[in-house]
Amino acid sequence: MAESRSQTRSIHGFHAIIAKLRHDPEAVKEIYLDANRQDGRAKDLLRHAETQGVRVIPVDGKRLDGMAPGARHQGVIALVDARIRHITLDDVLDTLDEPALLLVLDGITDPRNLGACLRVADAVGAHAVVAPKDRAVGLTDVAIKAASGAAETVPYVVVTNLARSLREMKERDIWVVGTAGEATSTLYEAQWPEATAWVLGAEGEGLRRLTRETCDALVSIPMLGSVESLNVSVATGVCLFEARRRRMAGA
Ligand SMILES: C[S@@+](CC[C@H](N)C(=O)[O-])C[C@H]1O[C@@H](n2cnc3c(N)ncnc32)[C@H](O)[C@@H]1O
Repeated sequence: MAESRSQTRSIHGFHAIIAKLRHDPEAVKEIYLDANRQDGRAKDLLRHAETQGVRVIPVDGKRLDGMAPGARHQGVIALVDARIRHITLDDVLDTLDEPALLLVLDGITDPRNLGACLRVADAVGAHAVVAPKDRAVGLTDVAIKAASGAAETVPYVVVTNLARSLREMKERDIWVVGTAGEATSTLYEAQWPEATAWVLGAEGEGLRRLTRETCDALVSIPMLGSVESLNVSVATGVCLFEARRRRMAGA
């Protein structure tokens, strides 16, 4: 028992837990739900849990406070397998119900940047974050914390060869857009089809040469001040929200 507990961690809130039940149900061990919650969100959660055969234990709200001190748990906490499930690009692409919107991170090394990028990806409804296995930070505790729940909701795909994965995306009619401050085409002028993968470079190095060469297009975010570049998570937000805005506007 002690051993299995040591391999679990808790996640909080309806959005994160329902997303986990949808994308990675086998990881969810059990769910503790405030017995007073009988609203639509609680019913939605119960429905997903029942479908996946996960036990939901009704508890007093104060017990939840004790289980996750300081966390905004909204009346629900799940114990999940602490090990990260390996999700493949095909797992993600085979289950899409709209044109792909992917974030590709080419060698981010700061876990807080990775967490912030995941947070943006969640907010914009991106389908996955794709990153190389080597020379990049993994989904560490710091990254998971900085993601503020998004590490549970956005599939994180680790690949061994990023350029090959970009080519696979292109074979599946996904337009691969690299981002670089020196690109002559700006984000606001460039055109792209609906299915896109946005490639952001590492903090110091930017996009690697092979990554850059594999992209269908390179775009820059116009910089009006004196600093040379944006933080990678900020650039992620600007690009992904522009992609989402165009899609919503049908542009
Ligand atoms: C901190 S920047 C890297 C700066 C690096 N010295 C370079 O030459 O690219 C991290 C990443 O954010 C993105 N980025 C930052 N500012 C950008 C801009 N103005 N236009 C497009 N992408 C930008 C790029 O993907 C870049 O690789």
